[in-house]
Amino acid sequence: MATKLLVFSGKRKSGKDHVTDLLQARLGTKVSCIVRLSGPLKQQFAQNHGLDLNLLLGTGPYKEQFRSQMIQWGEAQRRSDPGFFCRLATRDATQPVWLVSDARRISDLAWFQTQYPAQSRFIRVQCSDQTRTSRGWSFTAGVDDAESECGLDSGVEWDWIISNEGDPQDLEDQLRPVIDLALKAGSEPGPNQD
Ligand SMILES: Nc1ncnc2c1ncn2[C@@H]1O[C@H](COP(=O)(O)OP(=O)(O)OP(=O)(O)O)[C@@H](O)[C@H]1O
Ligand SMILES: C[C@@](O)(CCOP(=O)(O)O)CC(=O)O
Repeated sequence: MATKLLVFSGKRKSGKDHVTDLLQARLGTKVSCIVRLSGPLKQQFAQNHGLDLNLLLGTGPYKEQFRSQMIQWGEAQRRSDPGFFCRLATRDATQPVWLVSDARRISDLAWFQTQYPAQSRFIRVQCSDQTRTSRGWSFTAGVDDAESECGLDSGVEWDWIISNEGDPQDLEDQLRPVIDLALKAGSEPGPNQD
């Protein structure tokens, strides 16, 4: 049972993986684990289509060829069960702090809010389109204007909004309160109601 859930969201190439990797490096793997909602989705999709799961999970261009198909397949699953991937992705998480790297939809946030109301905090990672472009992003119709990328653009009260333009010290400073909260949660004996 988690004592704290840090649920991250952000557009493609905003740096969600970078930020959650950095947090895990600070917190350590005993205290924290990274939960990717897209993990079980990619695993099943790779199996169904004979694809390279490691490349689908990585940060390179491979996964982009299949993104649109994966979105459609995932949305079909979510239509019959909105919590499907949240449940699967968190199934084996045993550390006290969960770093959920990729919430994309209101239904994702609602699931964590319902299951772990006291423990969940919601964090938006953002940067300019120019910075995203420098990291390999280019606009793709049907992806960048669809729910997968825009579902959390408005109507969410974020606990923190992190601006990730690439300055390491600036990022570190912004993450300080998040790290402090997670370290405090990680040193607590059990679930709390903070
Ligand atoms: N603050 C940063 N400093 C240096 N490199 C960064 C920073 N943030 C992100 N990057 C790099 O930019 C690229 C995209 O970042 P990342 O994979 O974390 O984004 P993402 O939001 O998870 O994207 P996607 O949704 O496409 O998986 C990666 O190569 C990552 O290492
Ligand atoms: C198919 C999908 O899970 C891909 C996510 O890939 P990534 O987090 O950008 O590496 C996006 C979605 O579920 O809408």
